[in-house]
Amino acid sequence: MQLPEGELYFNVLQVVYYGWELLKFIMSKTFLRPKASSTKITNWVDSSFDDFSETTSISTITATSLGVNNSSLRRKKVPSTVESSKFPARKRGNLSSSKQIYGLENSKEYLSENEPWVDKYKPETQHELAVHKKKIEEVETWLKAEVLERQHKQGGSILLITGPPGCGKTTTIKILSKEHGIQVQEWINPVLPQFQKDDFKEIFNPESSFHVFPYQSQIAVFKEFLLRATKYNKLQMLGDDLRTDKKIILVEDLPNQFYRDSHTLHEVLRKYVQIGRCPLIFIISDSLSGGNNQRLLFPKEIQEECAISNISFNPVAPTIMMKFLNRIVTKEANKDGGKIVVPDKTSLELLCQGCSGDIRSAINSLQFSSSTGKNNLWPRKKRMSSLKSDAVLSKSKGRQKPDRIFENQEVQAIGGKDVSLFLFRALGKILYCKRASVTELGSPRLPSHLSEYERDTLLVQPEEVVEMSHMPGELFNLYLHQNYIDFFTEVDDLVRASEFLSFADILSGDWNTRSLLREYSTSIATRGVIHSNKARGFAHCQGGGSSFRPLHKPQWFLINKKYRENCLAAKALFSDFCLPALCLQTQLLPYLALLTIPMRNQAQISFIQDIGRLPLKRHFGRLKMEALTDREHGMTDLDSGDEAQLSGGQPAEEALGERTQTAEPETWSLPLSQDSGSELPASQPQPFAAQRDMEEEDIIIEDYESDET
Ligand SMILES: Nc1ncnc2c1ncn2[C@@H]1O[C@H](COP(=O)(O)OP(=O)(O)OP(=O)(O)O)[C@@H](O)[C@H]1O
Repeated sequence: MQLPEGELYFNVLQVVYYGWELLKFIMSKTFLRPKASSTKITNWVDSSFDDFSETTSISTITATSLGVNNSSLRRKKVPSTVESSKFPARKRGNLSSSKQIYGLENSKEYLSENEPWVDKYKPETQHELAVHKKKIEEVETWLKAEVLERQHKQGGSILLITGPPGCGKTTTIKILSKEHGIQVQEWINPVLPQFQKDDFKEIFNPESSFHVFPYQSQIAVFKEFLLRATKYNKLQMLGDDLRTDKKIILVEDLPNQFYRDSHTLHEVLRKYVQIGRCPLIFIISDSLSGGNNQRLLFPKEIQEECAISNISFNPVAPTIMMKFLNRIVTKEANKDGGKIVVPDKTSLELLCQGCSGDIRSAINSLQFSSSTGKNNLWPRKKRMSSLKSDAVLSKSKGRQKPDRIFENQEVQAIGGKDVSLFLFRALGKILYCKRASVTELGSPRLPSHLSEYERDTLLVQPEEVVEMSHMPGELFNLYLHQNYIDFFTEVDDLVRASEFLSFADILSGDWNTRSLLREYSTSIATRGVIHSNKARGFAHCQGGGSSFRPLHKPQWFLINKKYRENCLAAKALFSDFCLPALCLQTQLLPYLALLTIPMRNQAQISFIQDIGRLPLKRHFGRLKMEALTDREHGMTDLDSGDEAQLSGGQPAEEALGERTQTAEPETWSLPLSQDSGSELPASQPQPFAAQRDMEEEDIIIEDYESDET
């Protein structure tokens, strides 16, 4: 059916008119009402969501009682409001006004009962911090030097605080700032900065014909924040003491874009160092997987260039954690009613171990597992009605039950984090390989003809250790290979260990089977090294010789880099022979070095002297070794492409083949070992030394004046 044109036009007008009326109505309901009383922000929600009346009052209390004057609470208090929304359904419903008041009081009680313990027992002074005293002192000294005693000079100092999550980095900064009367201006990534509530008005404004969504990139907003924060004082909020003009800028949440393009951050840092007027503190948490944000965002060069100080926090030590958890449990148990199920010492110890030094996670797990009723998740046998006294606990300390003797055997009931080990500790576990006596554990013994292989029972599972180090097995093997020698006393044991390592290397050497055999390769390397070391084979002989030995990073990366450079140089210099690089270096060049064949140019002569000869007379020193520190993650040399090799990429030879084809022979300089600034000072023949040896042996490699040159 077709409508006449006039009628259609009228209908359209009607729809537009009613639409506009409806819009005005909605806008009057939503935007105008809250203006009347800006303090009751929750009012407009109440009418629509009666069920949540109690919930909203709880959140209001949460906000006021905790003195929200800092945007960080937006993020960190989330659990309180989330928790409050779990209010039992039967307690909801339509309440009369008197009931609502009653509900409010109740909710206060409810809140105090259900307030997260991390907030309830949050430290107020530096003495209550579960952070090592020295670390607190370190931060305090920096604050004193850069904030309190700082003269008014142009240029902002920067501090980078790193450490695992939940170890108290932020809390330390905030408490110390409070104690020294320093204001903290904190950057929090804005939520939807491009679309504010008021923008609606503009969008629906009939007079404005052109609707533009205001947009600013997060980085632009961040830069603006830094500029303003460093220039102006912050607005006074309730409870803020603005008598002091000392302040710091705290950045914990970096805009995501910086992770994709760290150069932008570096530019910001460079500029801030010049124009900043107050110290800037970054807090970066280490990630479990070893993906190191610190290395990406604050590489060493930038730290040096911008004189960034770095303070690295450790995970909270289990003993300190235990002290705080005990304190919380005792307080809660002593409260009227004692509504919690008090865990025993073993469960607490397990919890301390399982939270990887994260006090926030430990306290949350403690609260969750100690709640009464169905939620209680302590292992049944471990529930106790009261805490053992310290005396009883310390008595039982000495005796270790056999079933607790294995590390990581028990699994925490809840809240257990993936345990991670820093490489330093992981290597230590393999190299020091703790054992318990077979008789103590009642383990079966080997028959007499195999007595040579008899060892006490290992207390570590090597495969688990490697897994917890969060690095590829081949890379772990490299670190093991670099460090195992110092832990051996018998040369025969050393030979056996090196055989195991070679075998492991073969297993992971073939790209075709590498992914399948990787785990076996790690197993063979770790267990091989452990088993070969007879001197550490028994529990009774471990104590004496286990003095500390420094660990080092593998030299393999550097040597492999040299090898590849030599391959490229060999191919470029001796391209006439049309031989692969390996063949050139292992067959042709040594052969040429023995002959007195005239060469075409000096580069060839030097290269042959350098690579083609391995005089036995010369004493080869060891490379300068780089120590492995206790907080480092295993790293591959990213520039050299070794990661590709380690993670199943092309074998070096093939990759090289491709690269040499595209490379311009003229552009290849001499291998690094022949440069004056050589990084391999003693491992390879030096030109001068080589020359001297040659003179001794009276071998002369002549310049060859060919017709072409
Ligand atoms: N004794 C204590 N020492 C430190 N923090 C404590 C203590 N007791 C409870 N807490 C709580 O533990 C939490 C520690 O978190 P904090 O934000 O300081 O850690 P963080 O190292 O900055 O980690 P992230 O980077 O993950 O935020 C805080 O909520 C704090 O209130």
